[in-house]
Amino acid sequence: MRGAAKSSTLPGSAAPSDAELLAALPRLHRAPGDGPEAAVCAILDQVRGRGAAAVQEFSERFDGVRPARLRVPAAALVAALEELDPAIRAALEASIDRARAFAADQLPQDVTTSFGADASVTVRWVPVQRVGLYVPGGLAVYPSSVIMNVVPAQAAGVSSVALVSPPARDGSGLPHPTILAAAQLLGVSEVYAMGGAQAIAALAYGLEADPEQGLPEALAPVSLITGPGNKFVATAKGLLKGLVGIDAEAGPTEIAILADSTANPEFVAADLISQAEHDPEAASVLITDSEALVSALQEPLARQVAATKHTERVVTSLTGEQSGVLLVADLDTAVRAANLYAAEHLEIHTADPDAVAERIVNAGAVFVGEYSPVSLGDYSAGSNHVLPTLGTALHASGLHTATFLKAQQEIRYGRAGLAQVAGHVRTLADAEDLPAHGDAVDVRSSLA
Ligand SMILES: NC(=O)c1ccc[n+]([C@@H]2O[C@H](COP(=O)([O-])OP(=O)(O)OC[C@H]3O[C@@H](n4cnc5c(N)ncnc54)[C@H](O)[C@@H]3O)[C@@H](O)[C@H]2O)c1
Ligand SMILES: N[C@H](CO)Cc1c[nH]c[nH+]1
Ligand SMILES: [Zn+2]
Repeated sequence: MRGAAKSSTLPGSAAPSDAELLAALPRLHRAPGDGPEAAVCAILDQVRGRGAAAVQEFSERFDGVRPARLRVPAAALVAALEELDPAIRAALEASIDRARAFAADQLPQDVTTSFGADASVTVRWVPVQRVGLYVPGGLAVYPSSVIMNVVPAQAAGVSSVALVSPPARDGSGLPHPTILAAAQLLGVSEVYAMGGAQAIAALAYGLEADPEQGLPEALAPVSLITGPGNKFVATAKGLLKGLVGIDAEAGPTEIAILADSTANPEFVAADLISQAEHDPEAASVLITDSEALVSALQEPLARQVAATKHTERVVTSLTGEQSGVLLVADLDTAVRAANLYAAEHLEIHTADPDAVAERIVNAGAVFVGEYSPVSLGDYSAGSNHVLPTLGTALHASGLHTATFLKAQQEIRYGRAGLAQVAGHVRTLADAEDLPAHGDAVDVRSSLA
């Protein structure tokens, strides 16, 4: 990639080891303490101690706005939808329809396993009761993230939703009107004008009512926080994990493209740039076995970068240490590298993309074939765009309906069913030197 800080070549007949591939892949590696942890910890402490007043101070400092009302009034939500451009409304509704269909199809079924007439166990999927949804709003406006958060939560049956988004710099003290309109379209009425780590803290700790700070009613703490955001948001979620549940680390956007000599360089360039425009820390990575593609990419990439609106952000992202090209000897090595990188988004532009997709086991979402660009998934494919970043796709999933569900187990035994296993319980309880456990079963047979 022209100007990219890191362009690695690992051709040759000897297969590189996993460690060599990982070292050659571009990624922003921060040592503990190099990131924003200290700054974010201070924000979390202030919000826990001083509530809404601290939130307002951080909004003023980082967003340049001190909202008159932290809780967005119902009238502002109604007005935003009434004034929404009809074309944007139609596009949002089309995205909502597809996202709803996909989210509904994912609902897991309760399952009961019987061990005879008088003994069974059940897994019952129960929605988290109250969730906090983060919708970013710093460098860009993300009404699409309202849909991606709210739709699976509603499909799961979540009954209480608090949505937060930074106040826009338009003097209104409110999040961007398209975000408010999307919330109203989806029937979400509890919306707050706050962003960054301070908003994540407010959701996790809750806020006491403070009319002087524009909060006439308390914000009740949530049990789960989902949604994407920049490094401050992702770090706050990581630090509060445990006190609340979080979906995954959904930080600055990443795209990896796995391509061979059949790839169209114009498409590859456009897709790398599309995700680089999110954030100077966004990552765009090409993994290929084709030197010809790397050469052919240079001209369209330079041309498209020069022509795009957010050139400065895109150049910073493409030339950062998190972006670059990895040239390898063959497609097998490219697949191995993609699985080691575990991208948030992985596009496959090869002669047989389905065959390659079958071999991908680590990615937030896989975009199969050159007519499935990431920006389709960002808005209108039906899939979810809140996806794990920074290699967390090795173990984490993107937002989906089950993110908002708990697998609650039920144990239903009667006297006869218990009698069948009572001896085993006694034996195992004694083996663990926990005899009262065994006694709790024996008391039932002795009193029967
Ligand atoms: N992984 C995903 O699923 C996914 C999806 C969509 C967007 N994204 C990412 O979300 C991010 C959106 O970022 P954004 O900045 O536009 O919006 P954002 O809402 O995430 O961040 C804006 C907030 O950051 C805080 N902030 C800014 N500078 C700060 C500082 N110096 N110290 C402390 N806090 C500070 C402010 O409070 C501000 O409200 C991008 O990185 C984008 O790539 C990720
Ligand atoms: N690509 C982002 C996910 O990382 C999502 C998004 C929203 N709007 C545009 N793109
Ligand atoms: Zn995007």
